[in-house]
Amino acid sequence: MDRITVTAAPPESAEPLVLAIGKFDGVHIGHQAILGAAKADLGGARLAAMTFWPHPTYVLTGQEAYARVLTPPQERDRLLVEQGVERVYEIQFTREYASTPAETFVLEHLAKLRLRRVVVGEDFRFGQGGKATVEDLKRLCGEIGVPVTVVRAVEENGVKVSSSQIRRHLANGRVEAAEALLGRPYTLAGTVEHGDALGRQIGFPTANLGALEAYVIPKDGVYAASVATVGQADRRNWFAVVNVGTRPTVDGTTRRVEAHLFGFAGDLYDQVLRLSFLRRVRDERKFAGIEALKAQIGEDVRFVKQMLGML
Ligand SMILES: Cc1cc2nc3c(=O)[nH]c(=O)nc-3n(C[C@H](O)[C@H](O)[C@H](O)COP(=O)(O)O)c2cc1C
Ligand SMILES: Nc1ncnc2c1ncn2[C@@H]1O[C@H](COP(=O)(O)OP(=O)(O)O)[C@@H](O)[C@H]1O
Repeated sequence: MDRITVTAAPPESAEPLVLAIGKFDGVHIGHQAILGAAKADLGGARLAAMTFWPHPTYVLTGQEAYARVLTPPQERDRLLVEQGVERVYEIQFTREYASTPAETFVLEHLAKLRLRRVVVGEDFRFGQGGKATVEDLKRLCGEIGVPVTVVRAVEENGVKVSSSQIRRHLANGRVEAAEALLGRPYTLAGTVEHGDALGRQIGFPTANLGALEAYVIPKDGVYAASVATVGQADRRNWFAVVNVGTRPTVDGTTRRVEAHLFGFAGDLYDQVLRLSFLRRVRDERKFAGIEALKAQIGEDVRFVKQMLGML
């Protein structure tokens, strides 16, 4: 896959392209519908996606929640490739870029690409102040002879599938609902870090995932999950029970995502793991002491193993 970082106008492209444009955070079933429509109409052209980074809402509003995303660029690109994308234009989104007039975006930037077609979702907005709509896009693309396909929003139970809806589900611990909208379980990729080495003392060693700063983290609590190694020839995977939270029982202060892998013994430090949330089990609680916590974790393990057909 070609990855082209763009500050304003993209470099001229030699090959004909069908271009899907959007934020693609999550590469959810709505995004998949847009990419599917683009793929269905390639006519020999290559499928490209144009996207924006950092998240435009973060750049424009400074809302901390948007400093984190569902799919950081590397994960987003991996998923885009799975959808058949062969080239990604990643626009470095700044306040200055946000003031690009709609006319400049289409007549000067998009015009440099050999576009056979542009494909967007119906709520696509662009240009200065995000004021230009798909109607403006059609009109301006018409001037450079590029047809536009507008894909209707995918709905789930009458609600438009959106990254913000998935964020709300995760904030409330509804990982099953998030999965339905993503078309796959919500997944974090992180590197195993050292903790306080208390886990193995109580009989449940837990791999602590670090380097998660770019990710939206689901609500604190205990989850059933699957965990896989990344970047090794022999990919291994396990079911696991996961705790997300600040560990009030042991007076933890920082939030951690930690996984106890079923049927694993060994060293995972510094390995990259991919952790997929399957089901929420319970809230995180402050127990009277380590013994009570240990008994509850034993219960959690039994519950999750039973759920996954391991007992
Ligand atoms: C399945 C599971 C459930 C947990 N639930 C809680 C909880 O409800 N409250 C809590 O304070 N800590 C909970 N923990 C976190 C433990 O306190 C933590 O694993 C322990 O402190 C070990 O930390 P370490 O990785 O730093 O050694 C849970 C851990 C696991 C694996
Ligand atoms: N079944 C297992 N699940 C998770 N980690 C395990 C398991 N068996 C061994 N480990 C190793 O033990 C470490 C976790 O042990 P723990 O005592 O909780 O230490 P720490 O506090 O450093 O996380 C993991 O990072 C991993 O290297």
